[in-house]
Amino acid sequence: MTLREACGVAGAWGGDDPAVLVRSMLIALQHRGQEAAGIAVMDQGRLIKRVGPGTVPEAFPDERLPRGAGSLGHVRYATSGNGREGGQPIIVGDSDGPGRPVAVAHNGTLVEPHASARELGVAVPDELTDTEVMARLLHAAMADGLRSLPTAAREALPELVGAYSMVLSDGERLIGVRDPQGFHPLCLGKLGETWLLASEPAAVRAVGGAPVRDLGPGELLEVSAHGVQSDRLPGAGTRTARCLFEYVYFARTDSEFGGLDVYEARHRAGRALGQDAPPPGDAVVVAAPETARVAADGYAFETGLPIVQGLVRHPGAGRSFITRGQAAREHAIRRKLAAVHAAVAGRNVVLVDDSIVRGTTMSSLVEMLREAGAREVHVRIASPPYRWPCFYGMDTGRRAELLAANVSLDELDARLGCDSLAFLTLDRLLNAVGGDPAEYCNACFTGRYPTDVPVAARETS
Ligand SMILES: O=P(O)(O)OC[C@H]1O[C@H](OP(=O)(O)OP(=O)(O)O)[C@H](O)[C@@H]1O
Ligand SMILES: NC(=O)CC[C@H](N)C(=O)O
Ligand code: SF4
Ligand SMILES: [Mg+2]
Repeated sequence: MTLREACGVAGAWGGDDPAVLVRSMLIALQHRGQEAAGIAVMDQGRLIKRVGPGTVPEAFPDERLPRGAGSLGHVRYATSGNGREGGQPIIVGDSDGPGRPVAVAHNGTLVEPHASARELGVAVPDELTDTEVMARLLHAAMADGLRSLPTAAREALPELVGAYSMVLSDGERLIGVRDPQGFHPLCLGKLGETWLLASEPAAVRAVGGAPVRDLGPGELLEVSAHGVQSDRLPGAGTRTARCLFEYVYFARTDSEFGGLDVYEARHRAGRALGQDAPPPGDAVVVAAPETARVAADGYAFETGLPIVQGLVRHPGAGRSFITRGQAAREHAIRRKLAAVHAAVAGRNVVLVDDSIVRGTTMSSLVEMLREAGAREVHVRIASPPYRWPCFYGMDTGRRAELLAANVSLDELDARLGCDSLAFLTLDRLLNAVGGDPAEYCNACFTGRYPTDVPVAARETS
């Protein structure tokens, strides 16, 4: 299977050709969404948009993008509406009409945004996505140009519940903003005279820029011809809930958030797994490509076992979790991964993955390793069982889809067809990541949601 990730956003202001930098940063963020890609360019108060289905090269094959003072963009993994057709940025308002337009590129998911909008008296049809609702709210709060976009954002955003790391524009400025709980990351960077915003610092480095700092929870940062200005939304940081799953799966291994390296977190998690759940005898370690490679290295380091390339990944294949539809995810795994007979035949294998969500990946991999002649297959997972839907940016909205929510731990190994199975505990994972454990969202592992969530979340189907 493939998990759907959390979307990637990027923005650039200043310099020769900010849209080209945004395009390159989006390619560096492609692991966060593969369903659609889009860019908006700010040109003398106007917003010009290009959006298309698929990956960045599919959406912008010819690289010819309009020039302007600034640009923002998005790679989408939909948590709402239609993935390929609902590309962002979303633009509301007309560049040539009265007032100002607003462009929104959003990472995260809002919890019941239609209800919030209706309470504010803004009409929003049911079929709008969460991002479209937010764009309409922002546009309404700008009151036909009577209020600036930063003022409108300070007024409208605190009325919404959920996760948003976003880049916004009204054609004359670039804004980066994170929800007050700081679920998903957003980073500020600089390249010469150009200010950069990106979901991950690895994307800033990918264009030759230098990360400056993370935006804080609830920070609203404005970049314009008048320079850079930082402000805070009401309620900023009163209860921080950074997504723990960013460290497990979403983020690139070469990113860091809040000074904590994703690589170190994954390596430490693998080492802890090696201490808590060593193999039952002689074995070789095999990583489930791609994200689990570092955790598998940590496991092998701790146990002293050799790590072998027992599974290889087709170079062009993307992430399978973020593929839409169960049958498509299963095919994606068979197309993407293959077992290496020469590395595993006749051996006991410890197969390390970062997570089990729907269980699609693990069932296929155990089967492939057995087909390739592995004697025993012992599965080790570098995070706790994923049992609760995420309402903040991951497309796991129903408990019925989540393997560990529906099958007891005792039955799971039989279901996956492996000889033994062990997960990392939450305490060990938090310790591996570092920082204050109280400042993370861990709802998908514990069911303890940091916001109100729909009652259906508590149900098993
Ligand atoms: O239990 P599941 O529902 O299958 O989800 C978990 C799997 O999905 C992800 O891999 P993915 O193929 O998306 O990306 P990767 O290549 O970065 O590991 C994750 O790394 C796990 O391997
Ligand atoms: N994965 C995300 O961050 C999704 C953003 C937004 N909720 C959408 O559906 O497009
Ligand atoms: S529920 Fe899980 S995936 Fe969703 S924001 Fe919280 S930690 Fe991240
Ligand atoms: Mg994987």
